[in-house]
Amino acid sequence: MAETTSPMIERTVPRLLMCAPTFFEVSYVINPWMTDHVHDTTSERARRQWDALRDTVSRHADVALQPPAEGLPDMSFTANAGLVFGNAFVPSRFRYAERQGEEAHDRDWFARHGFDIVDLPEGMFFEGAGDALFDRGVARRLWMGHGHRSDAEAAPELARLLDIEVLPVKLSDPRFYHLDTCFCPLANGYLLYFPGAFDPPALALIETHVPPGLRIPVRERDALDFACNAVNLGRVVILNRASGALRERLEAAGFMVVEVALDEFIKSGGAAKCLTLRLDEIPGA
Ligand SMILES: NC(=O)NCCC[C@H](N)C(=O)O
Repeated sequence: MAETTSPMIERTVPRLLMCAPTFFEVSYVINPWMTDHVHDTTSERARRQWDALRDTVSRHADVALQPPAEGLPDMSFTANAGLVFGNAFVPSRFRYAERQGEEAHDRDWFARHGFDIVDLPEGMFFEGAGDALFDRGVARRLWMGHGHRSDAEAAPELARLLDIEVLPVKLSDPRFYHLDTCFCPLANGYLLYFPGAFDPPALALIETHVPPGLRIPVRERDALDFACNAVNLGRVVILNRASGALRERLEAAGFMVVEVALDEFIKSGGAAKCLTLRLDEIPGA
């Protein structure tokens, strides 16, 4: 993997964290996607799909790997470890006991890799980059989803801790329980999103802050295929599946769509974006 060694050369290759699905399975139900899939995943298929995602991401970014832990089947969804901003890492506080065991592993990985651990006050839930996404058009602007997993109270705390603007948006459809299942800021200020997942004030906030020409609303079929759960690296958009109409819309905006089938992970309620976490969120960029 190419590492920049000279301090004179600015690093431009994105860096993401992934965690192999060695212990991935659906063994409990904490979102509607999991309901019909308990013990219905195959580890070989999950591994093949995850490998394909890692290989695709690796063509456009450096991938760091977090060791998986037995008994924590959702740990592959690294987006939920916490929120990275510059050198700061705000660890998640998971709503459900089933995922709380991940917290110690995540703190440990980020501390060992030189991040400053910045804790939210106790007593509030927050599920990291699953519910907290930086705008790609306006610097230091974070969109934060709440209503299912993260508490709205985390928004002012993140603003204070990281000295950023935080725009809270309430999620209204339990199928889209994390912001990254229905909302994806893209390069140059574009926004891929499913309007049906938000309550009216949240939609109004989105429409006030993102000009119409930059909004790319998706239909329900694409949303259910996790098209908004996309990894955007430069002009490349990596996602599970996109309809012809969505592909055309993204291409017209200058993006190149790359599909990687991730249906084994959708049984657990996640796809491309949830399986990665950006480690290089640059303040001011
Ligand atoms: N949407 C995400 O950011 N992550 C997917 C998490 C899936 C996991 N089964 C969960 O319900 O927490």
